[in-house]
Amino acid sequence: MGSARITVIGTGYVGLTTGACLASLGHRVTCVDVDEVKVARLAAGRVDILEPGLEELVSRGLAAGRLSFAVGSRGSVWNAQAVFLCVPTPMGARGAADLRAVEAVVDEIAGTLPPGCVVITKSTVPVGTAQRIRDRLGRSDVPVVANPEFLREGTAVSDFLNPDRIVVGSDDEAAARRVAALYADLAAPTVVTDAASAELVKYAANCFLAMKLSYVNAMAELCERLGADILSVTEGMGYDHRIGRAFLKPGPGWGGSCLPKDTHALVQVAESVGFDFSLLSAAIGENIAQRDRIVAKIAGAVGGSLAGARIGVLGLAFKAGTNDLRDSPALSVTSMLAAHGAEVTAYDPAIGGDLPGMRLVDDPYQVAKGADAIVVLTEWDEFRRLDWSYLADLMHGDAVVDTRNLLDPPAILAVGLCWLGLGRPRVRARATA
Ligand SMILES: NC(=O)c1ccc[n+]([C@@H]2O[C@H](COP(=O)([O-])OP(=O)(O)OC[C@H]3O[C@@H](n4cnc5c(N)ncnc54)[C@H](O)[C@@H]3O)[C@@H](O)[C@H]2O)c1
Ligand SMILES: O=c1ccn([C@@H]2O[C@H](COP(=O)(O)OP(=O)(O)O[C@H]3O[C@H](CO)[C@@H](O)[C@H](O)[C@H]3O)[C@@H](O)[C@H]2O)c(=O)[nH]1
Repeated sequence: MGSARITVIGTGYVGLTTGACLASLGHRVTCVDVDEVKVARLAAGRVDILEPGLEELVSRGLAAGRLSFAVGSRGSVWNAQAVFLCVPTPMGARGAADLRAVEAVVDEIAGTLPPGCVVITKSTVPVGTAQRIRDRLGRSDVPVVANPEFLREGTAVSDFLNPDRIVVGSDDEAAARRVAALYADLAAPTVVTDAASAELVKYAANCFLAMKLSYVNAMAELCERLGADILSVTEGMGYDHRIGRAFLKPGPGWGGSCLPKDTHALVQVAESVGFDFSLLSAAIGENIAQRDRIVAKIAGAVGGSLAGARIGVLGLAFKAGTNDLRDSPALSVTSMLAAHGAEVTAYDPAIGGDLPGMRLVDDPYQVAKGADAIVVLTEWDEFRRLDWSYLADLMHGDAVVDTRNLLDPPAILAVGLCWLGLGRPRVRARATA
């Protein structure tokens, strides 16, 4: 399409990244949201999510006149050549994707879209949604293309600009190729297919990643019971190019705004066509069990009972590099700790304010004061560089439960603390001194 006139609807992680990046590729982009405060802040170049490079890209787009922000979809699509839908598709009833935001936007823009404009689903939507949008639009002159997004939070801009692949699917192949052309400068491998297959690629990829993580978390548990070391096991697995090294780190469970909802949604989609996707259901069950095992491990570290125990938590975000708390395993763990009667004090470098069931502090050393155990729940690099000797002095107990295998066990041992990782041999100062 060369330089195209594009409207992006929804300015969250996906919409804002899409808008700012497409503007950086030379397109003229209007980003639309229902949230007036957000739109006003964005129009002033202020980005509230933690995404490296995004604020700079927004500022550059605004300064170049290639990026603008608006409230309300209808007035922003009348001269668009392409409209990207980037609104939320959260988990709805019984785990299925809730498409109400997508439908609301479609209803709003149906009468205003110019002939030939392409409507593109970038939100994660179940198979059949492109067809349903076509029916709902009731416009034979407006093709619909599924173009799922694969960016990760915390690396959104670089993932968007350096994609592993671009997937476009439509029953109108020419329209799919027009959408692919918007990304021509990225020179990425491109899969051009039908709409249903494109929609399913997104779920297939996220659910595969979730199953890989459930498998590695279960393997870590097995390592503990068998006396093996998950670091060596995953190193040995990862050299096999058919397996790969990525996504092999055990943790407190996989979370975030996508993997949990997308796994549930695919189970529901499978059920709707009479297929019991028990493999995927088991991965979801394993992810719940992992959080329970982490809580049991913390209880064990403080003598068996969490009632009245003081637990210092390092990290609340669902992974390092983001301030997103949606479906964070850390929050599940802290709320279970509180429910068992523990007093939780938590610190996360990207999160402030008040959260239920804990005292949130703005200094990592405060979590250690009088703590029976310190628990690392998010893999922020800065936790490695804390003065662990000082933390040990502040603590009442001696347990460090490292659910990300982030810390250097000998360094923890050296300051007289006991280190418990996941799937790794326990390191206890007093026993080895
Ligand atoms: N977050 C990710 O890493 C990621 C990656 C790939 C795909 N996705 C998918 O992309 C979609 C969006 O996810 P997100 O994380 O960007 O969501 P988000 O919650 O960060 O942002 C969604 C935005 O849409 C706006 N919005 C809601 N209803 C609207 C309407 N009717 N009109 C205009 N704006 C509206 C909201 O105000 C919000 O700003 C979801 O389907 C998600 O599964 C997310
Ligand atoms: O080795 C690993 C890798 C990840 N995780 C956890 O897995 C979860 C998901 O991580 P990640 O996939 O990096 O987060 P998202 O930003 O949610 O990205 C996923 O979800 C997005 C939304 O659909 C997709 O676009 C991305 O491709 C997909 O990776 C987090 O809780 C991580 O802590 C681990 O425990 N161990």
